[in-house]
Amino acid sequence: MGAFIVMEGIDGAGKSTQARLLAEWFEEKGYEVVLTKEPTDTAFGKLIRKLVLTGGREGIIDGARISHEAEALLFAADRAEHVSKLIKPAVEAGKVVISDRYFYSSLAYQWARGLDLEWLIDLNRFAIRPDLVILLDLPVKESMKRINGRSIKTEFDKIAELQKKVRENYLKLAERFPEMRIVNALASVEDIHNDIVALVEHELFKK
Ligand SMILES: Nc1ncnc2c1ncn2[C@@H]1O[C@H](COP(=O)(O)OP(=O)(O)OP(=O)(O)O)[C@@H](O)[C@H]1O
Ligand SMILES: Cc1cn([C@H]2C[C@H](O)[C@@H](COP(=O)(O)O)O2)c(=O)[nH]c1=O
Repeated sequence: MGAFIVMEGIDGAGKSTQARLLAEWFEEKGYEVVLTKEPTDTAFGKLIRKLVLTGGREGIIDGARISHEAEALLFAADRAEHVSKLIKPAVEAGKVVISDRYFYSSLAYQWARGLDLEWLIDLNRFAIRPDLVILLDLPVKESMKRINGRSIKTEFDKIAELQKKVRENYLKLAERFPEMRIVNALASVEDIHNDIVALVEHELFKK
């Protein structure tokens, strides 16, 4: 059985933690798992980290920050490579692909940056739809506490106001995309994992 599962949520919602635990759960059941993320570690992902996700001079071209449209196009280019070279072949080979972020991140974040949602949806139309998207929903106050200890990664993703808009956007997207399921990310790591397993069993194994 090939399957494609995505973890989404604001910064610090617990996506990487839960993606790893879910990958281990599938592996214990004997599945071949591909654990991946966006932005990727490829040349496009590295370009995004350099041009978009750094608070320093790198994101500045000719004295001005790159435009939000250019940001959205870079994320989409990275995703196009991700889908065609890794996600699609792995699912077709019967593997379970778990991605930490996917095009829903572009919809939630780049929409919060003021871009048109329908344009963003069109731009990402090439991206195959996952079987299940787990939206880890967490109040921004808690997510800021969780990521507070990190070294300064970006100015881009550190602003609580932006994170609030992103959270609202995710909740609106969950009403539009039937593959999205909301999980309360305020619980303990173990309880959240159990909720996710219950969802996977219900949605993918129809238990
Ligand atoms: N349920 C939880 N309760 C308390 N702390 C948690 C919980 N889940 C994760 N954490 C901690 O919160 C921090 C952020 O978790 P994690 O890296 O998994 O989030 P993330 O959503 O992948 O973040 P980002 O989007 O910024 O990469 C980590 O220090 C992690 O150990
Ligand atoms: C895929 C994708 C990501 N982003 C933003 C969301 C986060 O602030 C960073 C990625 O940081 P992480 O710690 O690696 O999760 O990038 C975005 O704005 N648009 C996207 O499509």
